[in-house]
Amino acid sequence: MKTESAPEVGVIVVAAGRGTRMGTKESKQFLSLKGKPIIVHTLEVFDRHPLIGEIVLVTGEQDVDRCRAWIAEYGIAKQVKVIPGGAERQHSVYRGLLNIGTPWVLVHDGVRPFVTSGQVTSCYEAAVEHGASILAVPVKDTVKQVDGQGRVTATPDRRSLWAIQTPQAFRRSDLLRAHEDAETAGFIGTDDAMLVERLGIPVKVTEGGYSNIKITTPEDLDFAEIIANKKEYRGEDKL
Ligand SMILES: Nc1ccn([C@@H]2O[C@H](COP(=O)(O)OP(=O)(O)OP(=O)(O)O)[C@@H](O)[C@H]2O)c(=O)n1
Ligand SMILES: C[C@](O)(CO)[C@H](O)COP(=O)(O)O
Repeated sequence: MKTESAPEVGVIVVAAGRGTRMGTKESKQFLSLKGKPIIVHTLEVFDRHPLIGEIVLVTGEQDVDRCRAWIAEYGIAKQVKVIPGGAERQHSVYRGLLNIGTPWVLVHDGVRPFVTSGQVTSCYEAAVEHGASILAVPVKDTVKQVDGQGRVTATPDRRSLWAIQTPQAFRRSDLLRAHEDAETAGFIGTDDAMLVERLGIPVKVTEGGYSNIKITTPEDLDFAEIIANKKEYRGEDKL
């Protein structure tokens, strides 16, 4: 009899946000991109990735049923646990963490549908080698620090600045401890690495891609359409 070993790595896909900056009536993760909800494109990346053994989708309480229906309708083959999220992204990730059992966990934004399988693999492998890893790209613009009156206060050296993306990969035990410590301290971070950094755990940056955009504001929908068309044309990662 063939015994299956427990999977090493799972992913928490967070999609419980309201999309305030997008400003659409429909939450941005459910807007249609090439005839499919954006969240379905994102789930497909992890569905076809051979290393991913568990998928937890965190969404709004009112959206759990329709997400389950889309998972069936669009033929996501792996089992996806769909659970309700919290008020902040951080709370949604924490709920996901309580519902995943793999020793290594990737956290990914539901609104980053263009991450490639190769980037997922690189991020995970770097985490296993270094303890924790996040995808990122070097910033292309000059970045200035500006005070409340709109005056420039500093120009940090661009060579040390990276724009952070997801997935972010951690040992489940480290991420759980980081979240619980942050909750106790009343600390809210905009990504998971910030919470892990607070514990003094080194986080390795893995080069992501400029196409791995987070769909945040209306013009991102235009960029998303262009990226999707390009990927389809090139036959990349089957969009
Ligand atoms: N309480 C929240 C807030 C955000 N997210 C998810 O975290 C990801 C990145 O967040 P962001 O782009 O900021 O999404 P929103 O919070 O929806 O956007 P906004 O800040 O404009 O309201 C998204 O996939 C979003 O659905 C979540 O699961 N739970
Ligand atoms: C996690 C993240 O996508 C990394 O870029 C980002 O920090 C999410 O932040 P947001 O404030 O929810 O857009």
